[in-house]
Amino acid sequence: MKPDSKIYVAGHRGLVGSALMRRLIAGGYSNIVTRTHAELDLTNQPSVKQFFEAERPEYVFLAAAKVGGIHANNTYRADFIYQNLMIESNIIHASCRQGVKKLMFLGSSCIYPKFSPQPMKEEHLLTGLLEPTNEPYAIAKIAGIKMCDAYNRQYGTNFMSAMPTNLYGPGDNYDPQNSHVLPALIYRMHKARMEGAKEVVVWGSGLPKREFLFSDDAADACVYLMEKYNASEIGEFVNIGVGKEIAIHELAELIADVVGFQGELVFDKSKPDGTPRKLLDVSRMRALGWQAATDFREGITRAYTDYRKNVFKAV
Ligand SMILES: NC(=O)C1=CN([C@@H]2O[C@H](COP(=O)(O)OP(=O)(O)OC[C@H]3O[C@@H](n4cnc5c(N)ncnc54)[C@H](OP(=O)(O)O)[C@@H]3O)[C@@H](O)[C@H]2O)C=CC1
Ligand SMILES: C[C@H]1O[C@H](OP(=O)(O)OP(=O)(O)OC[C@H]2O[C@@H](n3cnc4c(=O)[nH]c(N)nc43)[C@H](O)[C@@H]2O)[C@@H](O)[C@@H](O)C1=O
Repeated sequence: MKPDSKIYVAGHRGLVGSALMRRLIAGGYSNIVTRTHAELDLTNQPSVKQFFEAERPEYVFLAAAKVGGIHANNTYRADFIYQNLMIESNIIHASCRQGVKKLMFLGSSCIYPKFSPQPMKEEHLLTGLLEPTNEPYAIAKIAGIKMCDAYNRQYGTNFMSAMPTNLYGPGDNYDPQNSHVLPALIYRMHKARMEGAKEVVVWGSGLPKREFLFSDDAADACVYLMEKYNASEIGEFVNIGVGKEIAIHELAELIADVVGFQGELVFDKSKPDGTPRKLLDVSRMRALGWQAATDFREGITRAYTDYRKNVFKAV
């Protein structure tokens, strides 16, 4: 990518999209094209076609998607599969038709089987049954990987896929029901501290383990791949993570410490645990010369600072 290359960031106001914007601007890229959801509904094929014909972007970061935590994935199952299939189909197809030089598709670590060997290597894709709570979303993400691969093979495109682990950072979704665990616990513990509540509810048993990557590190990895590699050099897709996991009860204790909540944690076992472990093998990305930079506690502190500055005040 050259400093004046035309780059389209789909989903530029989201967690990853906003981090991509920060990273691209800091990297000297000055010709970035964006559209809000209200301006361009990416599930609408004619609108996406028209947008690509008018703007003719050279590089595309596909960070727009229907995203949410375990409850949202499990509840809005049709929305998750329909919207994600439509968004990725429309953008990937239009990118091929308009001769986009390179595209980066963002999937998720939930593409792997529920009981995949740990840490999960790229070759573990499609070797077992998926976690039921997010199966529709995972199927859409697997379809995205396979679309990029199919277009590369049939049409000679250069479409890459990256599978990030669970992400967090500034601009996250803090909805108490529909967000992921880390922002949900920041929201709940901050509220409890402000209200002097004695306990905070944590969903599930607290025993599942997850891996967390700061959104700016995820964006850095995506830009790194786009700048330095072609699809043929990275394999069908590449994992993006930190290679370390933490149990949800330990995560809750860490967030309580950062937020300053000193009450009790109560585990609500009526809520789903989801997949027991989801640790990525990040050796392929390390071999490509990249690794995450942000310390976990430091990342949570930055997310919490952003929450207090930009979200808590607004509600
Ligand atoms: N967050 C995480 O933990 C993880 C995320 N990922 C992946 O990373 C990518 C980015 O996720 P993240 O940044 O967290 O998600 P966000 O929900 O924060 O952002 C998604 C963006 O996509 C936009 N969008 C959604 N639907 C449409 C649509 N129909 N038309 C136009 N724009 C739309 C949203 O706009 P609006 O809000 O206005 O609808 C929003 O700006 C996704 O592909 C996700 O699957 C992968 C692993 C973990
Ligand atoms: C990144 C990935 O993330 C999603 O999968 P997930 O990892 O299961 O997502 P999660 O962050 O919502 O939960 C992680 C764990 O944490 C527990 N948990 C405790 N307390 C809260 C809580 O308050 N909220 C939530 N959401 N979870 C909680 C929860 O019970 C679970 O055991 C995919 O659907 C999909 O979106 C995807 O791609």
